[in-house]
Amino acid sequence: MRPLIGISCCVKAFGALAMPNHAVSDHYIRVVLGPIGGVPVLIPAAGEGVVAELLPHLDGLLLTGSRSNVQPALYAGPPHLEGTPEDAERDSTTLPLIRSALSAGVPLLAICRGFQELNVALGGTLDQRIQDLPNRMDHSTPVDQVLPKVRTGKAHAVRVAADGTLARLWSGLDWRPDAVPVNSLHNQGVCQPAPRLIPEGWAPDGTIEAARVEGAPGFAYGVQWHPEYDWQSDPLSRRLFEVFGAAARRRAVEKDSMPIPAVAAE
Ligand SMILES: N[C@@H](CCC(=O)NCCCC(=O)O)C(=O)O
Repeated sequence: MRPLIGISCCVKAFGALAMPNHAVSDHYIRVVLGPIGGVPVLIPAAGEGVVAELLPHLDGLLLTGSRSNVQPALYAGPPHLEGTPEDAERDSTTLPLIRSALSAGVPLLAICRGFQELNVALGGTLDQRIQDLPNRMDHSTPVDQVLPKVRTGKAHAVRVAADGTLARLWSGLDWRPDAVPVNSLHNQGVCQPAPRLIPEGWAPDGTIEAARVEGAPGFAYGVQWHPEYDWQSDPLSRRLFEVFGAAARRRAVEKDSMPIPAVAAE
């Protein structure tokens, strides 16, 4: 049996009537069915109320990227500039879901917005427009790149801790700890990392690009870039998903072998 992988939905308005829908990009469905080796389960942005009943059925949690941004009030940040997209329903679901998944040891992989949610869920803060900060790069979608290239093209290098999680899971692959090429499609980023969020990857301007969760009973990792866009051609992206998938499979086996508590005779 393949592990069930929860994928966080955004609320997006589609069609002429701009009807709200709970949606994920097909890239996340493909990566779950592909290198992760699981079965995708879409998690609607239905709020904290669904977390307790959903989580026990999940063997892994994939927190997706999105153009929307975590509400600043959730990390005591300044209000967003007018027109900055937000998704309160998603925030109200993913932040408690992240905290519960970490406590329960459900393997978790957070990507871009998901990485930012992970940091906020654990008590960290965000920068809202990195490109406006002194001595920082523009990490947003490069205007000079054709859209499809933006997702598979590489925008900058990331320096990776030589003794960190990525170094271990990329063992045997061809890579350089001082220059891991990644794509980049974000305006926001980790400002103050949460106490349990241990940075393990940095852009040339110091932007935190990868981190592990200290003390998590299961696999718990986040990246600011998008490995779901180039896993078919980038062995490092593929391996990250394969390791996450292996952790989810282990979770599924453990869950199936959990002792069933005896129930009192009627
Ligand atoms: N909105 C946040 C997070 C950015 C993010 O997840 N980008 C992916 C967008 C989807 C796509 O265009 O492929 C930020 O701006 O930092």
